[in-house]
Formats: sequence, C-alpha cells, structure tokens
Amino acid sequence: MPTQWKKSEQEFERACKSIPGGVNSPARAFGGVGGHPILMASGEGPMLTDIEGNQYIDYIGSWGPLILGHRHPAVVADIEKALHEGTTFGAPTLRETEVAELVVSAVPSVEKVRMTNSGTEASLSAVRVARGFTSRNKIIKFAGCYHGHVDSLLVQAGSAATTLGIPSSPGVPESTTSDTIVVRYNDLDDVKRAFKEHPRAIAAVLLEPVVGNMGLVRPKPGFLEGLREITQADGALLVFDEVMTGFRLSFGGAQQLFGVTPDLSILGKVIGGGLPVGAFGGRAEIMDCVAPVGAVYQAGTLSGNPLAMASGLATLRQLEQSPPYTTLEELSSALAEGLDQAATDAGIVHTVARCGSMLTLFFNPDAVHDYDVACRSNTELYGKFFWKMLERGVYLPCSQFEALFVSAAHTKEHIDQTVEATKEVLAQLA
Ligand SMILES: Cc1ncc(COP(=O)(O)O)c(C=O)c1O
Ligand SMILES: N[C@H](C=O)CCC(=O)O
Repeated sequence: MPTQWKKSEQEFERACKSIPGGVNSPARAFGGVGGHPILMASGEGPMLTDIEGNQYIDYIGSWGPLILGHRHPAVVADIEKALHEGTTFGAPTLRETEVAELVVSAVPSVEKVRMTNSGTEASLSAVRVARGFTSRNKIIKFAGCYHGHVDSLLVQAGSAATTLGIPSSPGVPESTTSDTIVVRYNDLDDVKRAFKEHPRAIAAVLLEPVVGNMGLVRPKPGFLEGLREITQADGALLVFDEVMTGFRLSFGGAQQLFGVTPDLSILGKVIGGGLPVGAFGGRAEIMDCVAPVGAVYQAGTLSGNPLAMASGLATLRQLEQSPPYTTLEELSSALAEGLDQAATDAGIVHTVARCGSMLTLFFNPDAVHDYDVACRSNTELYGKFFWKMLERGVYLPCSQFEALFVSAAHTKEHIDQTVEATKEVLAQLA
C-alpha cells in the first residue's frame, strides 16, 4: 500500500481479527479491485476524509443515501433535536406519520407505507405481503438485480454477490429459493415464458426499475410498461425495488420518471437520509393485509425510530422544498460525457450508462442491458482505474458492478476535477 494509506492498512488488519473480512458489508471489502479498504473518518458535503487526513471527492455517498452530501445542516439539526427528545420509545410518534404522509404524497404507487430498518427488511416484507395478498408463492426476479440479503432473493444477485462471484449463497436452502424464478433483465419474452409455465402461480415480479447493482443498467423503452401489462393480465403484483432510485431519480422515484406505477414499492437509502431506514408501501387494499389490520405479520422494535425519522424527514423536506434534480441532471450528464470523452481519447473500449445521478463507466464494448453483458466487462482494468483515481483523490465504487452517485453537494468544479483525473489515469492505462 502507498504510504498515505499505511494506517488504514494496519487498522484494517486489526479489524480483520474481530470482524469477518474486516467489514460489516462485503460491498466495502474492495474484493473487486484488490487491496485493502481505506478507513474513513469524516465527511463534509461531497468530500470524505480518511483516518490519515487524505481527502476524496466522494461518489459513493454511503452507497446512495447521501443525495444531499455529508452532514447537510438541516439534516444534522433535526437529528440533534430528535436526539435530545429521546432515541426510541417503542410507541407511535408524530414524525412517523409525517414521513409516511410525505412518502404517500410523493410516490405514485404508495397509499400506505410501513417503515423498516433496512432495504433488506423492506424487500422480505414486500415479498411476504405479495404472497399473502395473492395467495400465490412464486416470485420472478431478474439476474443481476439485488434486493438485499433476503434468502429467497439471493439468487443470481448483483452487487457484492456478483463482485465476489457468489451466484447463490451457502446457507440458503433450496427449499427457500425453489419458488424464485430468475429471468433476464430487459427481456419481456423471458418473463412471458415464465408466466406461461406458471399460470396464476406467480405472486410478484420484483425488480430494480433502473438497476444499480450490476453497474447502472437502464430499462429498455417499453420494458417496464410490458411488465405492467403482463402482471396485470395474470393477477400478479408488480413490485419496484426503489431502494436506490427512490427520491433520487426524481422526487417520486423511477416510477414517476418512467410513468409506470407498480403495485408495491420498496424504499430505503435516501428515505433515511443516512440513518438506517427502509420502507415498503403500495395500494391501501394490499397494505391492509399487514398486521395489525391484516394477517401478514411484519414487525420491528426500532422501526420508525425517532432519529432515523428525523433524518429522513429533513432530507425529504429539503428535496421537496429545493428540488436538486435539474442540477443533478446537469452535473451527472457533464460527468458522464467527460468520462466517455476521456476513455474515447485514450482509445479504451468502454460504454457509459447513466440515469439521473446514477452512472457507470463500463470497460465493455457493448451497451450493457443485462447481467450477461455486464459480466463481460474488463474488471481487471476497472481495478487499476479505481486505484489510480483514488490516488488522485476521487472515491469511486470499488467494483465494476456498482453505480456511482452524484450528490447535490457536488459542484461543476468537482466534476471538472474528476474528469481531469480520469483523462490522466486512462491515458496511463491505455
Ligand atoms: C436495490 C436495492 N434493494 C435492496 C437493498 C438492500 O438494502 P440494505 O442494504 O439497506 O439492506 C439494496 C442495497 O443494499 C439495494 O441497492
Ligand atoms: N450495492 C449495495 C447496495 O446498494 C451496496 C451496499 C452494501 O450492500 O453494503
């Protein structure tokens, strides 16, 4: 390790003695780029500072939640206020209703919403509700989509499962995944085939409407609309996992951007503004299946806890009152164009994919529209690119199979600096 990361190396080795792989989530382990993770100490706006004082322009934003950047003053102030009132009561609070009302007003599919502590919890609860509501068991998921570490969905999952080459995890019994049908993203024929094989047996089609977990992959025109038609015709539920895209691609998420309304939505990341939150919501008749109104059991000691609700509420209010989406679009499109041009100038085979403030520079000759194409990317080159960018103070995803996130705290100067660094690095790697 270069000398500026000596302390990180030592501290990471120390962590490995008491934490599996030294990390509390495998996506942070640098498995896709080699070497040790850098331990971070603080964040401010779009910048991260590591434990040795090195600074980075941060394009991770904690893997998506920090759309306003680190320590946005309005978010910090509301968390501090909540902290002084009490961290948890195990009883309903006003903030929970306020967050729920905001989500209902913003997200087209959501008439009622239940809070959880993570996207994983929200996904597993949404699947249970879909099964309870339809009295069917089978679930369609798409190769390369990631919905958290839910047993029944941990099949050909994207994110670190792809980075680390774990197509299906030991510890997940076949009996748990036998009702999971995996089909190809952006391939309506594959979906139709599954419905033909299992008529009126499929509870839900679950997907990331824009995928962030095999790198950024956009839905082809007509794909989401096609899924809406197929599910409606069969009586299956359409479930959008908007943990990454919710409140990021627009205030109403990908469903608002693409004009396709699912039956259920899964939320996380931005909705917690950097504290642990997930949520699932949908039409009232479906959500009323959930206990205590209905019989589908779902619960959580700390669900909707005051600190997380304060952080989420402050973030959502900020997004509603000063929408950053036009600025995010401008910054992100300038970044995508800059990366594209830098790779073209260096003569490096690549393709850039972007939707709003999420994007990926794939070292891949083909437009990436599904998992198989994504997996043909040059991950070795990506690893070299990642480290050289880090040396220049740009913190990118530590895997080819993760998206990069631009925040409202980034400025044109940060984007220009990043593009300059990319030009230098790719010229060296050509
Ligand atoms: C689309 C998607 N769904 C679900 C999850 C799971 O969320 P969490 O990590 O909060 O459990 C993630 C991220 O991890 C995600 O990106
Ligand atoms: N891609 C993952 C989720 O979005 C990254 C976060 C994690 O699993 O730690």
